[in-house]
Amino acid sequence: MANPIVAVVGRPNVGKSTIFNRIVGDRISIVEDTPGVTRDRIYAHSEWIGHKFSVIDTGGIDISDEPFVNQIQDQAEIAIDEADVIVFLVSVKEGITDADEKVARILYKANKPVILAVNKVDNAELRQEIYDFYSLGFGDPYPISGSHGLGLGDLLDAIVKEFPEEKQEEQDDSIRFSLIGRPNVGKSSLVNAILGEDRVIVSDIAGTTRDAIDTKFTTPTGTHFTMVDTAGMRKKGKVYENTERYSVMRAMKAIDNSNVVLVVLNAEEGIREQDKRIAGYAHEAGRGIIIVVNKWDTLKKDNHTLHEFEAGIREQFAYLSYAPIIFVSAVTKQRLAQLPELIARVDQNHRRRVQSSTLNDVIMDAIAINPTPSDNGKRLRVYYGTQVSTEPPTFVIFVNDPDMMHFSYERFLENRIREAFDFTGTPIHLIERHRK
Ligand SMILES: Nc1nc2c(ncn2[C@@H]2O[C@H](COP(=O)(O)OP(=O)(O)OP(=O)(O)O)[C@@H](O)[C@H]2O)c(=O)[nH]1
Ligand SMILES: Nc1nc2c(ncn2[C@@H]2O[C@H](COP(=O)(O)OP(=O)(O)OP(=O)(O)O)[C@@H](O)[C@H]2O)c(=O)[nH]1
Repeated sequence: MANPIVAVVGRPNVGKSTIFNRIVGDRISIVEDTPGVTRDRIYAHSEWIGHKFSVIDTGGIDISDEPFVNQIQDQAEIAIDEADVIVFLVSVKEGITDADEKVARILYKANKPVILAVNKVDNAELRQEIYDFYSLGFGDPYPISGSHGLGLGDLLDAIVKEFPEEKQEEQDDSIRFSLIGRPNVGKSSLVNAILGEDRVIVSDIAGTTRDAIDTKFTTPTGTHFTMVDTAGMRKKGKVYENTERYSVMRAMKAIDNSNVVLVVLNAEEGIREQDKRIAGYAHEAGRGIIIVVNKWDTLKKDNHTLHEFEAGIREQFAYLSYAPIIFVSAVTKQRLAQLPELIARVDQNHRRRVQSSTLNDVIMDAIAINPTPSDNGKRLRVYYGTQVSTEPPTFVIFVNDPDMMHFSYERFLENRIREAFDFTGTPIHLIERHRK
């Protein structure tokens, strides 16, 4: 399930961002209707000759108030912690610098494959100079030019060769979920509280997929769960742990490995910009989502508190209107017992497949109530719809002219579909296709 992760490391100005963008290329899709998602990317998906992987630009993880040397150290350590393959980037323009040597010393200790790439080799003459870099001790240097797009194919071939063997995922029927949120919202406390619930049976806590630690448990009703990515929680105490970019990156990695994502908010501090960014990534990834408001015990409450908080969330996270909200406390354990059941329901909805005949009844009823829009005497005609995939449920609607399907009419159809089937917690995608 998890894609291999490639990290690009190197001292400032060697061209990490340039190379990251080259590797990721146009493949990155930026969903335009998710506010708050940063456009500057540090983690993205890519693919090379049939191999899917994720890329991290550690240079983008800015550890702002740290001195320069520590920054390099932290970035290299993040790469070692998070990646399956590390690309150590240097530059032919400056040759080997002290900072390069410092990075090299940290990477020697990495128990992960390191590929040395020499950037800014913009022409054939410069190729002669790459031999100096053998002295760094990482084998053959790969000459590349980020700005001219040279040498990237060979580099990607070398990267892909180092990917770990596709591990046979133990086939189990457990529901994979993760808790994401900015630092201090109470993710670790919730994990412990969920596992500590009465009659929850924790089966094994063993490293399964690569460096991630998955925790498997079974609830009293017999549902099996896998809690993804508690490894980050064990690594507490490193300086970079509390930086925003790092928590966003960890969140994206956890989202990749989950069926259902719990977006954890802190009732005490309210909603912050960073919460919106993190939630935006979960939404874009198309996972099942539950909004968990933790530390509910810290608020002085009256009859309106819950509704006001909920209204605030609905306003700030308008694109997550499908996500249920649950107000909990890791300390008093309020409502925590309901959480596994809610996760199971969202997972089921995320995998839901509906019959075409029922779907078309819903669509035709919808059109009867609210006729399709028309433009210049031409009317949008909807012929039929069919579900083409799950996780998330995706529907193709055949129409006479896809351009005539306005956002508001599509939203109307989506709402009718949601009223007819339980899609609580899952995004659903509608795709219009032309049919004569
Ligand atoms: N000549 C040449 N310049 C390059 C090449 N790749 C990147 N550069 C330039 O090198 C400079 C640094 O590139 P970035 O991609 O920002 O480097 P970085 O390593 O991400 O830098 P930090 O964000 O400071 O860590 C920019 O001015 C780029 O235009 C290349 O292949 N050839
Ligand atoms: N009052 C109250 N405090 C809580 C609750 N949940 C967590 N805390 C406290 O909030 C602080 C942060 O909790 P953690 O569980 O470490 O938060 P985290 O999200 O895992 O933090 P990072 O690992 O830094 O991302 C701790 O002091 C917890 O005791 C809660 O429900 N109520």
